[in-house]
Amino acid sequence: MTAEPALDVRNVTVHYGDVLALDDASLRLEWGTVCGLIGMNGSGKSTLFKSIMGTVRPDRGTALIAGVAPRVARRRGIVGYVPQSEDVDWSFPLSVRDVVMMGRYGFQGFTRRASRTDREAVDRALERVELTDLADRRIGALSGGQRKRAFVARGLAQGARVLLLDEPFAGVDTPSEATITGVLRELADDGATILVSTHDLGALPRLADEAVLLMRRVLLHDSPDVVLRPENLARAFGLEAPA
Ligand SMILES: Nc1ncnc2c1ncn2[C@@H]1O[C@H](COP(=O)(O)OP(=O)(O)OP(=O)(O)O)[C@@H](O)[C@H]1O
Repeated sequence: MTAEPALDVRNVTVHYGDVLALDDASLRLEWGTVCGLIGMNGSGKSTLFKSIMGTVRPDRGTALIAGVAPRVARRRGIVGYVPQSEDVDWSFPLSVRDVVMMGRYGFQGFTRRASRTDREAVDRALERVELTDLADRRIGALSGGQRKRAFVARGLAQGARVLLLDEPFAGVDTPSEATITGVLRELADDGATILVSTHDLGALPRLADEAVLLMRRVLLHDSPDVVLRPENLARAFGLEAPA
């Protein structure tokens, strides 16, 4: 852990051609917190994640993870990312264990030979997300919730101190959601910082310590209770607040 904040996004603006996806978005997260990211479709949530990961380059602004640039944070394994399901090629012939082992690549040098420590870290991560029994199955042959858990396990095996999850609960059943929520809470209690986008507003108080309303920029960053007030949700979802 460093004295720097876990995440420091400053004035990030991103265009895709003519589309303004993020407009001067700023967000600072301290260590040891779960932050829920809320916003309507197209509000820029995935773009914010990609800017933090450095896979989308902002027109303006910067994102720092533990005080370092995204590329450096990725190389050092500080940051882990669970992408939206649509962004993953599920036909890729990898087992669940292979996917989780990818979290250890940064420890393996060029040979990619897994050490005993690597294998133990993978086993522990699989156990924590309750996928031990499915470890040798192809990733594409898992259910949506199991796939999400496999990607969470990859972040665990990596030992990422900042974890970004893009809609990990979409199409996920209640037991899988509870498993993922439990793991994220444990990680945060252990000092890691989690930014997680979700459309499941009802689950927010259980999941998150703080929440952010995004509409191309950060409209509000406060406790889940405050963010979930109807007048605040109305701003983020472009609706009139009930009288
Ligand atoms: N590769 C791209 N090329 C062009 N426009 C894009 C691209 N990716 C995203 N956009 C546009 O940028 C805006 C923000 O998209 P983004 O995917 O970040 O939103 P989101 O909040 O994650 O949405 P959702 O809740 O639907 O996943 C949208 O208007 C979207 O259509």
